[in-house]
Parts: sequence; structure tokens; C-alpha cells
Amino acid sequence: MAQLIFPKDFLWGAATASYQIEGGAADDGKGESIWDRFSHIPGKVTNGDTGDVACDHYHRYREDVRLMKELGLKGYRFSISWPRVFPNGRGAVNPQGIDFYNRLVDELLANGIEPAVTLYHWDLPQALQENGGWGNRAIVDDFAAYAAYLFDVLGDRVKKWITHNEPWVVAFAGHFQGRHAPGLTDLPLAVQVTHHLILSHAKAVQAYRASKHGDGQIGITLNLYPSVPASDSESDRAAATLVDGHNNRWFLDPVLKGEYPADILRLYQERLNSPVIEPGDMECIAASPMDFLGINYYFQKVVKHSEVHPILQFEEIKPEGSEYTAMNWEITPQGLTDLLVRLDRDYHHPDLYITENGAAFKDDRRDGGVVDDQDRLKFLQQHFAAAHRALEAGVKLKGYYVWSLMDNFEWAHGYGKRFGLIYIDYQTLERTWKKSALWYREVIRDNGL
Ligand SMILES: OC[C@@H]1[C@@H](O)[C@H](O)[C@@H](O)c2[nH]c(CCc3ccccc3)c[n+]21
Repeated sequence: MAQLIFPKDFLWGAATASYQIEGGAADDGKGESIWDRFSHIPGKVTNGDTGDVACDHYHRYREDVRLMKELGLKGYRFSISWPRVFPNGRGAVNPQGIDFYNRLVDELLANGIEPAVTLYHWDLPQALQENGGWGNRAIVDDFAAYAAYLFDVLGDRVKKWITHNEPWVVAFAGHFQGRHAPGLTDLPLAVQVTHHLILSHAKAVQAYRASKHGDGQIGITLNLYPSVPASDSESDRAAATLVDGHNNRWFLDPVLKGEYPADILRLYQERLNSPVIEPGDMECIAASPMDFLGINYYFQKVVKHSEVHPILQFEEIKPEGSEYTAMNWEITPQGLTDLLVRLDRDYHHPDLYITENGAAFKDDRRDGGVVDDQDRLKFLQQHFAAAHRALEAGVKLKGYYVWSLMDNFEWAHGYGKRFGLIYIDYQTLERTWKKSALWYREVIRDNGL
């Protein structure tokens, strides 16, 4: 019998993203995405892996929904490939593309699984990138039009919408660090991209409110981290505050309070002359309240002062004696409790969902026909318990989507990093249960652990 019981109707789910699982990268009229382009550039992705085939979910979605049903999932979070629906990003729709998502949604509903759709999970149409992509303010209207079309076609059945997955990663990994598509390294541009992403989120929220199926819920998903100073020195505490501003408050404040945090805005505008904010932008952002906030939590950050960068004067450290995942991410379940309690303390926030939490491990052990991933089972156990502590502290947490339903294309790391509850053999595309999935099935059945 479960000791930690979750609220009635707590939404237990799992999450994926289009470029990471679908494959069919050029099938049935799909246009090229910036990740199709980026992953094919030699040296960008480990082993030269690409999303050309991935898990072949585009063709195997019925089998995958059957697996979700066997898992007992209440909800499934997935993203739509913008270029599969609009091959050129705008203009003509690809009928076979939207047909795939219609069939997927119908299959989920037929199996009693609630779909939660992410509009943008990093796979921008390459045609829009040729036009400046997220660095060109015109993208705001392109995104709003793309969103409005999907609300119109799928909104009668899809009642949970997420505008963006992790605008921080889109902006800084893609436009400053260069490790994600489109592979740029321009800090002022990255900051301008954050503004265009947040503005496009607001426009999409307004489009949802105006749509004929606008009776569901819409929000955004942010990757958030507690930011802990490496020591109690003034310089390390200042570095932790800077990371909290750069990673968390720069996104939380506009979407929850309608304004950028003053400390970070001043730093960016004085040192980077970015972002350019046009008259009316902040009013538009402030006038677009969400129904929920999605949180992607993986680890907390321990931060020290550093001169390694003239503006972003911080460096993360890896504490000794901690456990780490195959991504070399420290395992810090208490950080999830701390993050949720902090959000509750510092923001008037709508419902909260964990839209991603999970871990990569080697997954090289078998026990009969099942992958013996005790390390992932323990990771989830610890983090579910951490979420329960936040619930006991009064936090309005409504659901939890495990990352990920299945092993998939882990961006610049390719297929070598496995996050799935279900194991994928990339030679045969065979799906194999892991012990963590069998255990998760019982957590969902008992609504607790
Ligand atoms: O890295 C695991 C997952 C990705 O597969 C998801 O697509 C993405 O939403 C996601 N975000 C994070 C946390 C932030 C992060 C992103 C990329 C690389 C490292 C950390 C971890 N993950």
C-alpha cells in the first residue's frame, strides 16, 4: 500500500518531443527543420547521429499509444513539428502533416489518455531561419498564425497547450553557446531572441482566448533551477543571484508579472544594448495571463563567482560526494521541493505542472526481458517524494510528466543518452520495458508510492 498519496485526479504522464522521436524527417511533405539542418552538419552531434529515423514514431505511433495505455498514463505531452504542418513555416499547410497529428490525438483519446501539446520544442522550419528565425521580430506573427491554426484544427480535442518548451535553451544554447540549432554565438542576439519568444508566447495566448475552442488551458514550460551559492562569500552569493535572474526570473517575471526583472534588464541593456522592446510589447505580455506554468526540473545549480565571461560572471560547480546521472547532472531531489516552494512564495502563479523530470543512465543491464534500470527507478522515487513534500507545503502541483516515455534523440548527445521509461533498440526499433516503467505503472495505479 502506498505511503505517499497524491491528490485525487493528479495527472501522471510522460513527455516526448517531435524531433526527438518522430523520424520521417522528409516524409509525406514535411519541410526541413533547423535541427534537420544542424544535425547533418559534421561534428555538431555525437557519432553524427540525426533525427532522420529516431524512434520512427511517425509510423509506429499506434504501437506507442498502446504502450502508454499499458503504462496506465493519464496524460501524454508531445510536441508538434511546425515544418511537418507548415513546410515553409507559413502559407500552405501540408495536409498529410496535420493528418498525422489528428490521428495521434484521436488515438490518445480513444485510449483515455489526455493530450498536452507543446507548440514549439526547438524544430523551427528552416525556411524561417533563412529569414532570421527567432532573431527576426516577424517570427512573432508567424508563430501566432501557426498556433491559431492548430487551436482551430485540434482545439476541439486538445485542451492543454504549451506555447514554448524552454525559451532559455532556445535562446542561449541555440544563439549564444552554439551547441543547439541554429548554432549561433551572439549574446545580444540571444537576449533579443528571448524577447521575441516571450512576445510570441503572449500573442499565442491571446490567439487561444480568441479561438473558437479556447475553453482549455494554455501555459509555457520553463527549465528552472534553484541557484545555490558555492560559498557564503558576497561574490558567490551575487553570482547565484545573477544565475537565478538569468535562468529563472528573466522568464518567470514577464509571464507571471508582465515585466522583466529590473536587475537583469539593466545589465542586458547597459552591457548588450539588448533586448529592443517596442512600445506596447510589455502591455501585450502583461495582458496574456496563463492557466498553468510548466516546470522542467532536472537538477539544482551550485554557482561561484567567475570572470570567465565579462557579463555572465558565474560558473557552475560539481560538488564532491554527490551522485550524478549519465549526463553528469548532480542528483538533487530536494531542489525540486525548494524550487516549487520558492515559486509559491515569490509569485502569484496559476496551477503548476512538472512537464519534465527524469534522468539518463547507462541502461546496460537486463533482468529477463526487462531493462534493469534501478538507478532511474530510484531517481523517480526520490523526485516523486520531493514533489509530495511540496504538495504537503501547500503548493498547487497538478501533475507530473516523466521525461521521457521512450529513449530518443538527445540533441547534441545523439542516441547515446537514454532517458526513456521504455528502451529503444535503434537497430531494430524494438521497444522494451524498463523496470522503472513497471514501477511507474503501480505508482499511477495507486496514485502514490
Ligand atoms: O536533456 C533531457 C531533456 C531533453 O531531451 C528535452 O528535449 C528538453 O526539454 C530538456 N530540457 C532539459 C533541462 C535543460 C537542458 C536542456 C538541454 C541541455 C541540458 C539541459 C533537459 N531536457
